[in-house]
Amino acid sequence: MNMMTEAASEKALSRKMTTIPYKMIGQDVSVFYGDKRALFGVNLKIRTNTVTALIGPSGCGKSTFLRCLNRMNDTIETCRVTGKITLDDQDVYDDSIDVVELRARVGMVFQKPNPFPKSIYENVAYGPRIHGLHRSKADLEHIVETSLQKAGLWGEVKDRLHDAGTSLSGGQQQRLCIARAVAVSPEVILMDEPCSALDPIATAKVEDLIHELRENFTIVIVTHSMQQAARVSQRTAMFHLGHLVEENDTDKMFTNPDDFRTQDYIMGRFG
Ligand SMILES: Nc1ncnc2c1ncn2[C@@H]1O[C@H](COP(=O)(O)OP(=O)(O)OP(=O)(O)O)[C@@H](O)[C@H]1O
Repeated sequence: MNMMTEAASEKALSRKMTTIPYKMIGQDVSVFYGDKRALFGVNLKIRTNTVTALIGPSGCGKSTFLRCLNRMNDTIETCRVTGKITLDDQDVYDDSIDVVELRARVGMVFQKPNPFPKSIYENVAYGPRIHGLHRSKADLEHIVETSLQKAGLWGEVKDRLHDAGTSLSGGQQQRLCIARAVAVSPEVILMDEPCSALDPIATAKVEDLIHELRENFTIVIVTHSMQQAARVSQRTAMFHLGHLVEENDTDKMFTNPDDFRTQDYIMGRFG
């Protein structure tokens, strides 16, 4: 092994050894909307550079848990969160946390593509601009291009960057929203049913993208589709009536789950 290769491999090894296996940890997380309790003491560890799927019947609390991870629930007046959620070792509900910065570190892609009423370029440039991530116009152009590339959209839009984001197809708009999330270099990307408004071809593109994004990002995805959870995730967490029933390797969840409720749900016996 030559010196360079040895140095590079040592660096990679030391990076591996210092990588925290869990990017986010929820401990005893409960959520209340006014008097109504939506989550009951959830303990869930989100693994680094892994896709974790949250599944379970409608109303079981998947989106509520997802929104706790970047404090999106703060925007709901009646909502109260108890317990502890950490990002690396930082308590995301600590008073010292800047929520805008937190949401740049833990980005979000919503169910319905929601591009800003601005050009394709501006949709992606907006975040880096407000977070001051560029030093020059060329820097910003570079961020926009690489983000669109990571979102698998560059080839389709490079000649029309100044068209409105809303002029794209639904699937393209969702990949634009992914590019927008990626542009601020988040560590975690939360996806709340990101394909539910997309046709099968656009869905396949977004699923392929999720595979690629996992190399650089930790992803948590809420999905109603068992097939999608099985295709895109390595870990799956099953919720039922506000409780975390089971979290396991996705392969195991779909072949030999530990809990009968998971078995019933994936067999389509309820939900
Ligand atoms: N803003 C809110 N105000 C009051 N109750 C809410 C609010 N959002 C969610 N809930 C309630 O919290 C519970 C969990 O809802 P949540 O949306 O997290 O479930 P979900 O598993 O994501 O459902 P779905 O799969 O249907 O999207 C439900 O009973 C829901 O009615």
